[in-house]
Amino acid sequence: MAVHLWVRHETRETERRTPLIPADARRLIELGFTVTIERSPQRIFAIEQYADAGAEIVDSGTWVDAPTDAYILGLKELPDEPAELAHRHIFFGHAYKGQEGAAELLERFRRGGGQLLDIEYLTDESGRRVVAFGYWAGYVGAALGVLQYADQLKAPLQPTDKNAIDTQLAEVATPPRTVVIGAYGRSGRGAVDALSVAGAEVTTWGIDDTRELDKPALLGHELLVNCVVSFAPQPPFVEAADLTADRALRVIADVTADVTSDANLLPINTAITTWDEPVRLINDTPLLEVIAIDNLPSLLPREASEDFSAALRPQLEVLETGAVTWTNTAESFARNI
Ligand SMILES: NC(=O)c1ccc[n+]([C@@H]2O[C@H](COP(=O)([O-])OP(=O)(O)OC[C@H]3O[C@@H](n4cnc5c(N)ncnc54)[C@H](O)[C@@H]3O)[C@@H](O)[C@H]2O)c1
Repeated sequence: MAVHLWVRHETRETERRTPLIPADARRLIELGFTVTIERSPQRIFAIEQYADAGAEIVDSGTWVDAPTDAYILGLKELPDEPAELAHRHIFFGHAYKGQEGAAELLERFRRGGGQLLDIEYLTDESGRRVVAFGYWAGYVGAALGVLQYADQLKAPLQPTDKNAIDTQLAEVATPPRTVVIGAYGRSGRGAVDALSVAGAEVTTWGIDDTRELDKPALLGHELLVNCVVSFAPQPPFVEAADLTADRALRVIADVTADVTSDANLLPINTAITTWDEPVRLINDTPLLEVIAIDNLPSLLPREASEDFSAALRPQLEVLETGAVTWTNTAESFARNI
């Protein structure tokens, strides 16, 4: 029987991204999938594009009555109702590390007999995540850092596109001397690309470059873009003693934004910043400001959706073939439920 994918409307009003773009919906339909798309007023792609691709179009939130064999596909949190989740859901559940609301979500799956196929746990044989939003997070995070350094960042932030960002970056007369830490990962590569559009001089540090941290070199840069994935506590990149030190560093763009974790490598900041107030003053003289927005890719909804869908679609093609990525995420659910 055809695999049935049901793409739900995202309940967060600021969430314009989608996990499946119309071109990838078309491709799956050509392969024999049944694709249902819920209407969603804020989604960056028009519903007509999905209809043209051959998808069935339904109203927002109707997934609750979808056939039980349908896979419900989304990005962010489910609405609070129904209390029992009977379907297989593919999305970011944030449910396995004791996060806020995690126990309640798992309980809903337990009661309904459904399954969470969490995209974060869709990993290959080596444990590496195969679908993530990193590149555009790094791109937009570094861009915000450059604009703040140049005193050209306007709040509140609004979803935009790459062309608009690139135009702003190209107008910065004196871009900051920048260090990108975690430069060879997904978000690090995005950051380096944005910085090259700005014409900034960039130092790229990977994991081998920070083992013995060269603090004077770090503080000699005007902008720091943090793109590392960190699981265990290690010596911080910037700490309290550095605030009053003689330094060039003025702006930190913390793409990692793991601000409440024990492994936060920027403990001078312990709270995220927002689209309304993207910048926090950490120290007055000498100046140090931080940007730590945790939903950066939502600021570039089209590019982020295209990139994400390009990585997810091949996985969806093997959804029912016993592929290791799906068995890995199913096992994560089984361990945590
Ligand atoms: N703010 C946001 O909106 C947003 C969006 C997406 C991802 N993220 C976060 O950004 C982080 C990076 O994500 P990614 O997809 O780029 O991950 P990734 O795994 O692709 O890259 C991380 C890189 O960091 C490097 N690294 C680890 N420890 C290091 C150290 N001590 N020094 C230097 N380099 C080190 C790794 O070698 C790797 O190359 C993650 O924590 C992720 O959750 C944030």
